[in-house]
Amino acid sequence: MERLLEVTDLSAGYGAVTVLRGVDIHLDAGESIGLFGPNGHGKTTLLKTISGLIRPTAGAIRFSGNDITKARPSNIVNAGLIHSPQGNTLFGDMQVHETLELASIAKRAKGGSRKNLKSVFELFPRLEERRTQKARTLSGGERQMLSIGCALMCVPKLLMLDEPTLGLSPRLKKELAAAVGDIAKSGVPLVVVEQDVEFLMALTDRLYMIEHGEVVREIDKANAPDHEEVMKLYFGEVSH
Ligand SMILES: Nc1ncnc2c1ncn2[C@@H]1O[C@H](COP(=O)(O)OP(=O)(O)OP(=O)(O)O)[C@@H](O)[C@H]1O
Repeated sequence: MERLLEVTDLSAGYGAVTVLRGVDIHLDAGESIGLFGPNGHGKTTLLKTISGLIRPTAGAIRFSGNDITKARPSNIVNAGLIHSPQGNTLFGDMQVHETLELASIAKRAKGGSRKNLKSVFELFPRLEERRTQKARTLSGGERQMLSIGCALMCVPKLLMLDEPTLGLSPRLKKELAAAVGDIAKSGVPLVVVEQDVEFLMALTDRLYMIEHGEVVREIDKANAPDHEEVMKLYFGEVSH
């Protein structure tokens, strides 16, 4: 099976602070993976390092057969590895359709913007209804949809989503999860960071638990933990 993403012995951090220590993860063609673990233990740092925003201090990253360890973020985007970051990274004064069109300036997206816009609006009808609304006036969930929409405008070969449902109400979380599920079903492999293991297990094929910047556990559907085990993973022994 072709290996789409291979991260080997990766270390990275911020200045003198090491966050990731010897991380090994991989994703085969046709599968999606999830990353979970406590807050502040390196999941976002891992996505940023894969997408070239942080230079690793050791290790290697291969995407679609090419070494991208030292590649520029723009070249990584053009290779089809697209990162939808955590939090609000949109331009507040830009309208929904302008924001999506701007995302099409990536070299690989040029030419297909009308078709891509149509599929983003099919996936997120709420965005089409608000096409001329400014990003800053959108709700948290709508902003999240717009952010994912921007990533889709770049026609990902692999899409990395950092906590797409962070801060959303249960109803919106369900709506967004269904849309992300549709993205996966359409054949786009995903790397999803989320705290919610059950949510991740429903959406992806395999999970890695990241703790203190290291992969401490790999989980697949066959050994998926139940709710109590998940609590133990996060908090140690659970007393009743
Ligand atoms: N720009 C930065 N400069 C210095 N330290 C940083 C920077 N960004 C993150 N860190 C630190 O790196 C560590 C890992 O953060 P990271 O955001 O990767 O964790 P995370 O697992 O994604 O957490 P969360 O689930 O809260 O998003 C934390 O201790 C954080 O404070």
